Amino acid sequence: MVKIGILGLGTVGTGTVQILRDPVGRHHLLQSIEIQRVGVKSIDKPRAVDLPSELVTTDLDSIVSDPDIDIIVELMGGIEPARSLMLKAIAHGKHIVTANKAVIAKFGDEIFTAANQAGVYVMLEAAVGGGIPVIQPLKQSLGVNRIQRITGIINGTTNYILTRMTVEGGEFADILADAQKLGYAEADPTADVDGLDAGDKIAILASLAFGGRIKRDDVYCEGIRKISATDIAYADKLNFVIKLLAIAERVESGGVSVRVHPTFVPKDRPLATVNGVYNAILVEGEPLGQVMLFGPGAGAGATASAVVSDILAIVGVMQTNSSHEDAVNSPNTSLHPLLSCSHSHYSEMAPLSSLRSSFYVRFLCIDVPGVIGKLGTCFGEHHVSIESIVQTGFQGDRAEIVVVTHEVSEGDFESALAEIRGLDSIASIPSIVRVL
Ligand SMILES: NC(=O)C1=CN([C@@H]2O[C@H](COP(=O)(O)OP(=O)(O)OC[C@H]3O[C@@H](n4cnc5c(N)ncnc54)[C@H](OP(=O)(O)O)[C@@H]3O)[C@@H](O)[C@H]2O)C=CC1
Ligand SMILES: N[C@@H](CC=O)C(=O)O
Ligand code: NA
Repeated sequence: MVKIGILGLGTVGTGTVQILRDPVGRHHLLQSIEIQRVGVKSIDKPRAVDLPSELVTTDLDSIVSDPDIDIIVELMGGIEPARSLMLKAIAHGKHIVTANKAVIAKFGDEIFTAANQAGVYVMLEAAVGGGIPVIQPLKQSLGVNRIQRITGIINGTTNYILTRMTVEGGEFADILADAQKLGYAEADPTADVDGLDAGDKIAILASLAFGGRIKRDDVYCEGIRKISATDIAYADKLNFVIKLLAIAERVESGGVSVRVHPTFVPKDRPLATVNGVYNAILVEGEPLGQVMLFGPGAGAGATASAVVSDILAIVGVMQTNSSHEDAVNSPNTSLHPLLSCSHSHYSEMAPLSSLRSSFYVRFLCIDVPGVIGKLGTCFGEHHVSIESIVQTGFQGDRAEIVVVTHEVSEGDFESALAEIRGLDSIASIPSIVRVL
């Protein structure tokens, strides 16, 4: 039997235990896995799974150093103590399965370096796209393609919030509370709402796609806090929906760009139809063209499906290695190249100002003659070409003007806005959203 220690028995930990304890009709290797210990924070908390009390402990150090355990399944979240426990487990020669994108995006370098030295695997399918297979496909089935771009809806909580705001016009705070009840949100939901969770995930995908590590601080992250019912209504009128997109792409002028921001997505694009907690990842590469991976991006069962499939992959390799050892009477310590991570350098990052985008901008203006003309002049002087400019009505005593630009340089657009902000007739700029 392969013995596992699970750190965390919350949403994903519970889903994982449920699959492991109900193996019939699933892959036969599940029957070779035994839960040895489960670590939690509060021993007396009521649990949805009934585990023998001697299995559950608050002493997580004793789990990661338990000589009987082969695989540590880290489902507690957060940076510490998750990072230290993983490193300690690796030092004790244990493989790791984790759903923790935050710790991998920030400390992947340290964790993978330690794992490669120790000859153990760190598997993270659940960390991106929940139940959607995307990590292993990027390493294996898509691995021969030269990836140009990944565009994803990879945060279930914000997609759930934006979808419900679009469909039923509900209040942001109430819908977020529902996402928390459903187990989609992070322990601190600001990570979801401010685009940081999607930033962690796209950093991981970019490192797999482009073959170099990504410094998490270099990922531009903008969340959905400023998206209002007014913007959602304008998007609809203009034939768009608003999605929080995470984008990683090779830039013509050199380097890669990795970013997260709300985006107007034309309604006829497949990504526009991805609603609720569903995620989708569009991979564009040569020679394959486009592939879109779609499925549930968060939630107990979906995420646990990815966790347990990673456990299974390690069990499979362990069984192959042990039969190999029997055959040649020497241990096989080299890692399977399609399961391990061998990156060592960092990708060169392209600055945001070097990109080209279209923008939607909503201005609130003092209603005096000539405002539209002044806006047009400022944009024109900075080479920002306008696709449409309309005065749509009033918010109180402020005239509301909506501009959609053609594709322009981000740097030029920023310079134009800096000048526009200084105009007496501009009261505020409540929304600036990129357009796909
Ligand atoms: N929820 C989802 O849909 C998804 C989550 N993930 C990731 O999975 C991981 C787990 O998420 P989720 O299950 O939602 O989180 P929960 O908050 O539901 O569960 C966390 C678990 O970890 C335990 N824990 C937390 N801190 C400690 C600590 N210091 N010492 C001991 N135990 C601790 C908690 O113990 P106790 O129960 O006693 O409080 C709890 O059982 C995170 O990394 C998250 O980002 C990834 C994809 C989807
Ligand atoms: N909080 C995350 C959970 C899955 O990674 C999300 O909402 O997508
Ligand atoms: Na996944």
